[in-house]
Amino acid sequence: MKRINEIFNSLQGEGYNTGRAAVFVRFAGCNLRCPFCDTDFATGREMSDSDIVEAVSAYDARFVVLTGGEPTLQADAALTARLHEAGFEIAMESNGTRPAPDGIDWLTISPKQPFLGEAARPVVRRCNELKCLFDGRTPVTDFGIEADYYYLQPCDMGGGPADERNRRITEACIDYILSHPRWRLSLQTHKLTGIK
Ligand SMILES: C[S@@+](CC[C@H](N)C(=O)[O-])C[C@H]1O[C@@H](n2cnc3c(N)ncnc32)[C@H](O)[C@@H]1O
Ligand SMILES: Nc1nc2[nH]cc(C(=O)O)c2c(=O)[nH]1
Ligand code: SF4
Ligand SMILES: [Mg+2]
Repeated sequence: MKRINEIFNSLQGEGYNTGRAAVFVRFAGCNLRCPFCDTDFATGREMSDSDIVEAVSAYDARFVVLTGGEPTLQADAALTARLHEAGFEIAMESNGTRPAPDGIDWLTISPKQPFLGEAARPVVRRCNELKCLFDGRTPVTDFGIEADYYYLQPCDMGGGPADERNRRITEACIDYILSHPRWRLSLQTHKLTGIK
């Protein structure tokens, strides 16, 4: 059984797959406590792999995003096999502190070590996209992680995209990328459009 906070249908708001219809499976629980975390993942209900497959299959998209919380605490090869059998392409959003299970088709790693210290050091060495948060002052690093794409995402400090502090952080991301062109900008487009 897995503890699931929510399952919902939306567009992938961030990174390379931005704009793609996706079913999100948000696992309850996380091994980190980021002060800026924009997600409530505390509560959850017990679901079997069959329950999860049934719930995600109710939607039209055959692209599932395993997130949380920290999905690597619970997602396993048995679940990815069941999702593949049901015809899903599987993406995962992880903080990189634990290996991802077999069967992930698109792995996004968003390290938190710059903000939280040693306990959040990423162990994953390769992913599809590295999506680092930038608050305008904490140094940007790739931790030597190999990725197909390198994204910088403005750290949302609350108050919405028009909030003065958030606007300054987005401008700092743009300035950084102009002089470090390996990085690309990832905006949280679901917040801009007001979808989930
Ligand atoms: C809620 S996390 C869940 C997955 C995993 N625990 C992680 O941190 O990557 C999903 C994504 O949201 C990003 N995120 C969380 N809080 C954010 C914030 N305040 N501003 C921008 N991105 C944020 C994370 O970096 C991650 O890429
Ligand atoms: N639309 C939308 N896209 C997302 N991409 C990653 C998300 C996450 O919370 O992991 C997320 C989310 O919460 N909503
Ligand atoms: S690792 Fe991810 S889910 Fe956990 S507290 Fe940090 S941003 Fe939130
Ligand atoms: Mg989110």
